[in-house]
Amino acid sequence: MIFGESHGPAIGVVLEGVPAGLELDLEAVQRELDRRKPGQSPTATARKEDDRVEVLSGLFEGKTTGTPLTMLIRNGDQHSSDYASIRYTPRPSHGDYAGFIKSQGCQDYRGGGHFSGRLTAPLVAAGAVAKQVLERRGIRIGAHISSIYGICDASLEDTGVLEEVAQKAFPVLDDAKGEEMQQAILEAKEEGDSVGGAIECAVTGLPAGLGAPDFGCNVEGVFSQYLFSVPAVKGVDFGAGVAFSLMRGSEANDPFEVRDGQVVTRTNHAGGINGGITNGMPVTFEVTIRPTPSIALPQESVDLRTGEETEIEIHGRHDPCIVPRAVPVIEAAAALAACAVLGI
Ligand SMILES: Cc1cc2nc3c(=O)[nH]c(=O)nc-3n(C[C@H](O)[C@H](O)[C@H](O)COP(=O)(O)O)c2cc1C
Ligand SMILES: C=C(O[C@@H]1CC(C(=O)O)=C[C@@H](OP(=O)(O)O)[C@H]1O)C(=O)O
Repeated sequence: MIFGESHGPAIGVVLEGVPAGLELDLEAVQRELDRRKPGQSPTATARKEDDRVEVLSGLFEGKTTGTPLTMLIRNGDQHSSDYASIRYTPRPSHGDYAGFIKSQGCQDYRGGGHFSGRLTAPLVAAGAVAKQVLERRGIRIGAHISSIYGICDASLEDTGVLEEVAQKAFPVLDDAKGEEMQQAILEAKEEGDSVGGAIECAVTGLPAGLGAPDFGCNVEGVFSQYLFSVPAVKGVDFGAGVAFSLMRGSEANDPFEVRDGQVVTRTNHAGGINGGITNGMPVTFEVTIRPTPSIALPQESVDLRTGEETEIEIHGRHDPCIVPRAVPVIEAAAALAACAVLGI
């Protein structure tokens, strides 16, 4: 359960079901938060936050107790006056209007409130704990920016490189492509606009046989539920995903073979899932991330007090592209989904 608002005193998460006796590496949790934190690059929001994690419950003498683990992150750099002029004139495509209706006008509108991408900091903290649980079972998760505004990274041939990619300030496989992507972000920013893109992620080490074909246990369904909880994620596809529509069966099928005494598939177009059940190959998927809704260009809205159409100008310090900062967030959502699939 994630709590808090972008401009409130703090945000955080209460994580249930963490196994007792885990020697929690809080520095590793902090490293994950540092990968996501704002204010670190001209291609990101200028809001500066420390994003230091504080554990309030569920940890005793360095080990998890098995009771709810509460992690808190304080907010420190809110510019709430930036939002006063759009309190009743919702930003197109942010959560403002939907949140206004759901909360009957009582939502904290400052900085997007609970709908802000800032709430992905506690998600990353929770995912970092999940990653530690998974690592003990030999399960690893890595991701990279696969495209930004049509500029594509090299294709992922070997998931082993993703650990190294996680150390990069701009997490791509091909740094030259990364330069082009950053240029595209800065050009959009210069024009008061934003761009979107995609992130490819791989989960290795999940055993075959987890999940079920239907409803709540379908592995694609479980992963999707977590991934769509990340704001700005607008598409999730597994394995070859949308490219399946351009293939013949003979190209799309993954032939079986035996390697080191194990049944494996030569290709992994299915993304490690057949019939809603893991097949022992890496679970691979790509998420599509929309362009940031808050852009500096004037936009059309409606004054919810009068019902009149009006033009708005958005202030605030926004990410001109969400994709680079969302990479650790997608890994975190995948880690929580993997735990759910394993019944942890
Ligand atoms: C890491 C991260 C950072 C984000 N930064 C911004 C931002 O600076 N400005 C903005 O308008 N939206 C930003 N978003 C996206 C909005 O929070 C999101 O579009 C909004 O809540 C509506 O949700 P939806 O796009 O899923 O419909 C960010 C999302 C993430 C994951
Ligand atoms: C603070 C973060 O991102 C924020 C996400 C966000 C949004 O609308 O989603 C809007 C901006 O908020 P503000 O106008 O307060 O600067 C971003 O800075 C963060 O990711 O930690």
